[in-house]
Amino acid sequence: MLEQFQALARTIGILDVIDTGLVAFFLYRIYIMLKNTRAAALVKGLMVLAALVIVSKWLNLHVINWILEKAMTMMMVALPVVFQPELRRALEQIGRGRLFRKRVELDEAELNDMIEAVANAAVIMGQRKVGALIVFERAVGLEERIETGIKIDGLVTDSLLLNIFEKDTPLHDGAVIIRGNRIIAASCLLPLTDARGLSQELGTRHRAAIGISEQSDALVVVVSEETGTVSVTRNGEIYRYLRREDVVDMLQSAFVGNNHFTLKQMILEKLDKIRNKNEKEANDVKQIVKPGGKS
Ligand SMILES: Nc1ncnc2c1ncn2[C@@H]1O[C@H](COP(=O)(O)OP(=O)(O)OP(=O)(O)O)[C@@H](O)[C@H]1O
Repeated sequence: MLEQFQALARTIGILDVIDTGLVAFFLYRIYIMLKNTRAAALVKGLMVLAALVIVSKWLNLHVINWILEKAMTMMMVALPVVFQPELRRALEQIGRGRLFRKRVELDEAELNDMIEAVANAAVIMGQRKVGALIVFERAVGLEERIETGIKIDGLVTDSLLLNIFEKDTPLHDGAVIIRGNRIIAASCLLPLTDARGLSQELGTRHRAAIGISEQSDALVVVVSEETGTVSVTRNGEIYRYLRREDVVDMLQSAFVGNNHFTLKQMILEKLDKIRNKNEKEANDVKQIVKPGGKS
């Protein structure tokens, strides 16, 4: 047995190790990209179908095997059409993501200043009913979106954000894009989501926030001009009726790297705590509203 292992080990060259390592890395990246997306359910479905094909072949169930094989082929053809947004996002991540882009690293103080500034500005704009769309670029580069706006490159401060989104000023329409702790551009145009079943209250500003969070890993803070409510979108989901501390928590959990802890879990836990303390307060912060209108 040991000899067999030794013989096997002798046949493994450095190129085999690199080859296997690269495949493992790409499979891992694909897993990370698909996690928490609609495509994850489909991949599971495909795996079940593949298992059924193998079992039916093994049992010599020719008709069932023929039908399942045809179904697999059909699904393979339908995949790129149905999952165009996810595939686009995956390709963007590969092409413009971590692999090739130097990330802006902020120290803790810079990060906290930036988060505080955005949360302050969002709350003030909410109170004044000033609409705002603030996009945080993360691993996926948003160069294409930045090009649709006006370049700024200024340190993120609450006053600068308030100034940009002030009604009837030249830059207030569209989105601000933040990279690191700098506002890179304002007046940027974002893709609108085509998700159905969104609340009637959510117009194009909120659709744009959901859209960019579907097509990239960006996190977006939105302030409604109509109601003054502050929301955050991430991974195609919208979290509404947020208070200042919720925005701070969400941004910290996204940027400080508590990635094992999803936003949804964080909000649910927060809601539970509040509910235990004060039932009435919990009703005021019913925070999670998914695009399907489920809460
Ligand atoms: N594709 C887009 N990209 C960036 N900003 C957009 C986009 N579409 C709309 N907006 C912004 O949203 C504003 C219009 O918001 P609208 O009232 O339609 O949406 P809403 O979701 O109902 O927001 P609010 O609650 O603030 O009224 C535009 O003036 C513009 O600033």
